[in-house]
Amino acid sequence: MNNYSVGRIGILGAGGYAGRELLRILAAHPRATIAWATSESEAGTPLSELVHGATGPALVRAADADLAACDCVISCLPHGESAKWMERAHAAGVRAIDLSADLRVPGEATPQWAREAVYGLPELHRERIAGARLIANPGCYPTAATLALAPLFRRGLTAGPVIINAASGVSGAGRSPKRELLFAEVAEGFSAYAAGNIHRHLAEMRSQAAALSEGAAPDLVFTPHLLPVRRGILETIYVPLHVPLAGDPASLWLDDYAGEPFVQVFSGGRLPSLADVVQTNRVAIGVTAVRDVSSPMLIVVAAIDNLRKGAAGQAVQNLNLMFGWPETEALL
Ligand SMILES: NC(=O)C1=CN([C@@H]2O[C@H](COP(=O)(O)OP(=O)(O)OC[C@H]3O[C@@H](n4cnc5c(N)ncnc54)[C@H](OP(=O)(O)O)[C@@H]3O)[C@@H](O)[C@H]2O)C=CC1
Ligand SMILES: CC(=O)N[C@@H](CCC(=O)OP(=O)(O)O)C(=O)O
Repeated sequence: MNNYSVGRIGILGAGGYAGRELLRILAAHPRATIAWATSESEAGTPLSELVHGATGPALVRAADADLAACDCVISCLPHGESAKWMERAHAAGVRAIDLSADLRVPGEATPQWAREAVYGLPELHRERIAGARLIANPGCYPTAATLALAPLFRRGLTAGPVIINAASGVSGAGRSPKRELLFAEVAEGFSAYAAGNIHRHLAEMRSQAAALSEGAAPDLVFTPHLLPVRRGILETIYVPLHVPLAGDPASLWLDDYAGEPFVQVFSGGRLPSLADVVQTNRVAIGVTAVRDVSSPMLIVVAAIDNLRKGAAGQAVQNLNLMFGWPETEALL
């Protein structure tokens, strides 16, 4: 039974960037109340001091959180730390949404309880999310890449390696102190990292590409970059095609995403910028054919806010679906 009129939400890791964004969104949610929220360094701080307008008990340490006192636990804990809490929530019979990467790509060693996790990309898996007890909220880079590429993968149109060049704002790296993220290190710079297909998001992108593709999924080459803005991800994706597409290639995306409340498709070759999506739960997608090359190629550009559609906004979209609430509640 999915129809709760009100849901009590517990937030693990509310002191981080994703957790604060979640508190901000839920403060405007008419059906969600905060049962408890955790922070190790801010325990005892009133919620309203962390996020203006947030209501609920003061922050507690994770060890003091009463999992059973809520209807849904949302974890904004780091990878590695999150899974054990998700297992506890599952054992307590409480629904859960995990923002970390821990449950997104099951492997041979994944225990049975974790295999129940549904990959929480609503535009692709809406029906399964609505019936789920456990959600693996997608990664920020994979959210943009998968939504950008799904219309091509579904139709088997790609003819070779798909090259995904992505840039993320600094909040994508979390709030914990890291020397390489100091202002003087990143300001006015722009650099690639984890190049050569070594980023952990590749496994997630590949698993969604394989699920969408007829036959073998194309190779992906993924290079993330650090962009010195606070938030936002922009991905420029190069896609070799078997045959050129007739007319405006954006028509595929317009057809596939017609009626989607959080997908904005640009036509006529217009491409999105971060300004189109920052502070929203939307993905904005533009597409253009590449001229003067010997074999057909498209460029697809996708933009999201890493903390909204890439994390907390998507988590609330999943929460709304799980509880039978309007999918757009608190997100428009
Ligand atoms: N930032 C982003 O754009 C995105 C993040 N994510 C994922 O969401 C999760 C949160 O990310 P983000 O908010 O950026 O991370 P932050 O580092 O900003 O926040 C992490 C939170 O977890 C708490 N925490 C850290 N270690 C422990 C521990 N051992 N026990 C209990 N609590 C702990 C921190 O406590 P304290 O309050 O004391 O610091 C903080 O509240 C991560 O798994 C991340 O990969 C997913 C998509 C996008
Ligand atoms: C700029 C930056 O450092 N970004 C992070 C993405 C963090 C993130 O969102 O992690 P998950 O989606 O896997 O939870 C990174 O590349 O590791």
